[in-house]
Amino acid sequence: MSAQTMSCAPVAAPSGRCNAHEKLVCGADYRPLVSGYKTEYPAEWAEHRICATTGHNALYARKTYKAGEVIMAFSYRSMSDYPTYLTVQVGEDKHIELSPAWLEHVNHSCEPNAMFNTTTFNFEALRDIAVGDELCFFYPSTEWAMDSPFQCKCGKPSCLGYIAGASQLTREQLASRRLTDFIANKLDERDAGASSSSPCDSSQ
Ligand SMILES: C[S@@+](CC[C@H](N)C(=O)[O-])C[C@H]1O[C@@H](n2cnc3c(N)ncnc32)[C@H](O)[C@@H]1O
Repeated sequence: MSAQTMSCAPVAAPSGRCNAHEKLVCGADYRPLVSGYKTEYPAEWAEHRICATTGHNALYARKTYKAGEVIMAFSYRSMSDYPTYLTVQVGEDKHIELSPAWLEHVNHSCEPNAMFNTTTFNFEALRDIAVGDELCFFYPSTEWAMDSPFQCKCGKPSCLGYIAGASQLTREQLASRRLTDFIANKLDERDAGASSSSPCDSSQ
């Protein structure tokens, strides 16, 4: 059976329902809904889906948004000086656990529709978002050096493949992507450092 033809069977979930509509046919997502999913509604605009077979999480929109609109303000439960696969970087050696915690379910995409603006602490729409769209952000937009790199499965035309943080990407790869002020500054520092370093001694 091809990934495209696997259907999402309803899952008995006390607090949820299964929307086995076309958009959710397995294979469309990088987190395949192999046999169905459970869903929860942590906010009036957000749907949290949990794959019944893999346990993978994702967050979907229940409202429409225009590009540039604030989806919600976020805060943090804790801050540490090291990253984990769940944290968002807000500064040098500053990594937060998001509040509300269910925002941790936002997956990465190389063509994201949202971002965590760590200057304003707003979760913002980068593009128009429709009801039922998965909410994704570009992890290197906030992360300089990721704790848990992964092979991206977003399947977008501009997919960068291995995602390990902005430090591992060229300015060209980051040029068309919205970055936090922190990451934009880090990039400037890195590239200024690279251009001011002394050229190789070619006399040997
Ligand atoms: C903060 S979690 C996001 C929610 C995650 N799907 C889960 O079930 O816990 C981040 C992890 O999700 C996975 N992930 C997120 N986006 C991905 C993508 N585009 N491709 C592959 N794995 C992804 C990676 O394992 C990553 O370390």
